[in-house]
Amino acid sequence: MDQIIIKNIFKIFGPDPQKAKCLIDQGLTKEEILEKTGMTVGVNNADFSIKRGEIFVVMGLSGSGKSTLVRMFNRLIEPSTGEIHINGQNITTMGNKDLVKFRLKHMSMVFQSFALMPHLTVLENAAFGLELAGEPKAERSERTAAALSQVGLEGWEDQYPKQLSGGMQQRVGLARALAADPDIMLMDEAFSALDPLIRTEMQDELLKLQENSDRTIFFISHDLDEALRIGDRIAIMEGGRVVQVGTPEEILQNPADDYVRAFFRGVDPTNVISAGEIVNTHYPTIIRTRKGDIRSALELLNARDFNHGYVLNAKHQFLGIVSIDSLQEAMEKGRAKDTLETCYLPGVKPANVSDNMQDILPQVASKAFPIPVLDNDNIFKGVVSKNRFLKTLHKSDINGHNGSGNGYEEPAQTIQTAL
Ligand SMILES: Nc1ncnc2c1ncn2[C@@H]1O[C@H](COP(=O)(O)OP(=O)(O)OP(=O)(O)O)[C@@H](O)[C@H]1O
Repeated sequence: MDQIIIKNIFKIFGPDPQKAKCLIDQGLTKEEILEKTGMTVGVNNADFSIKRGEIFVVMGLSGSGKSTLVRMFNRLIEPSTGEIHINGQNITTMGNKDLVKFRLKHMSMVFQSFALMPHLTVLENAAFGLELAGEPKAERSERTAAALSQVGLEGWEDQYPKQLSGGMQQRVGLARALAADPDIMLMDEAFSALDPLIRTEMQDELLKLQENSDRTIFFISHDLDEALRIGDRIAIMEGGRVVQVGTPEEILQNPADDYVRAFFRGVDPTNVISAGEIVNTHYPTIIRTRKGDIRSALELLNARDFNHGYVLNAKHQFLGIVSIDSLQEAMEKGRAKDTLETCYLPGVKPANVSDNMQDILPQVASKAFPIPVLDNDNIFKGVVSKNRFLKTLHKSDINGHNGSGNGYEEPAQTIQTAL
């Protein structure tokens, strides 16, 4: 469900936004408008939505409008025109009193600079937002202590900022935002000042916090690795415009223009494409175990002319892979009526839908059959093969876009046969 809806938002810095808007409509660039009028186009017609619970990353070169955009969400910067709806409320028309209340209840912001007060302890710094919100002392201490523990700072409550490393200070900033338990967190280059190792650690922390939460995070970053690592979706900004919004995979496989392409140049796609993204749901011979015996499985595979079958239980959970050879060997030993488990091929490690291809490629490349792909409940979602992966790299031809006659070497047919 969309939590933040941004409708035709413009921000022009200067005395006559309407005039600048007319020039935009006439096709003038940001630079031309600046030269002609002295006004700066901060954000140019941003129009997109953010779903509840997602980490939405905004990237773009310096000056492309990221900070201006995020500051319009809580109206630290007033939009020139357009609307922003958050939780179904139009915040662009909200009166000041309501806006302050809305911010305190729903939004927290984390900046690059830690903005900690040197004379306050870690606990007092982290509790600062709650104090502003007028929370009673006992409650704010409790909530702040819980937030500090969430970011790994338990035991540091009584220290002062100068006694903490940069990474720890940023954690205090994060705890301050978390303590307010906002449904939206706005993070402007929040990790940029941290050294690479700590930065990765903080990204992990954020992903972990997000696992059990439907908080929405709007995250501005300069760093592509960071965006790919944490972003459910990414928006790319250029000269005030949002030029593309999509999942990392979508953008990588189908960049909107050369600017976006240049951003992603040098990214290893195996790092970004997940097994779930390219899983082939149409290929495998699925063998149900309900009445499955070795003879009938062999007959099925022979009839379909497949060498391998994927054995599932009634809940569609994956149990093992059998091959014509493994079944035939069992038949020769006179076990035709036995159940299939003795025929499962050894050493098969199913992929999870979220595994990235880089990690599972060695296995995918080394097996004679496509690798099963499962969700977190072991439900069988389909298979990935090396061919499938290579085709995806060469052309954006993934599930949902493939249609029929897609040219996969694997036969595109579904056989769901209960034995
Ligand atoms: N208060 C202001 N007055 C005039 N122009 C401004 C103001 N704030 C921002 N701008 C201009 O708006 C444009 C967008 O700036 P913004 O800070 O949003 O970019 P950014 O993408 O966040 O950049 P960075 O990555 O360097 O923080 C820039 O051209 C900037 O010069």
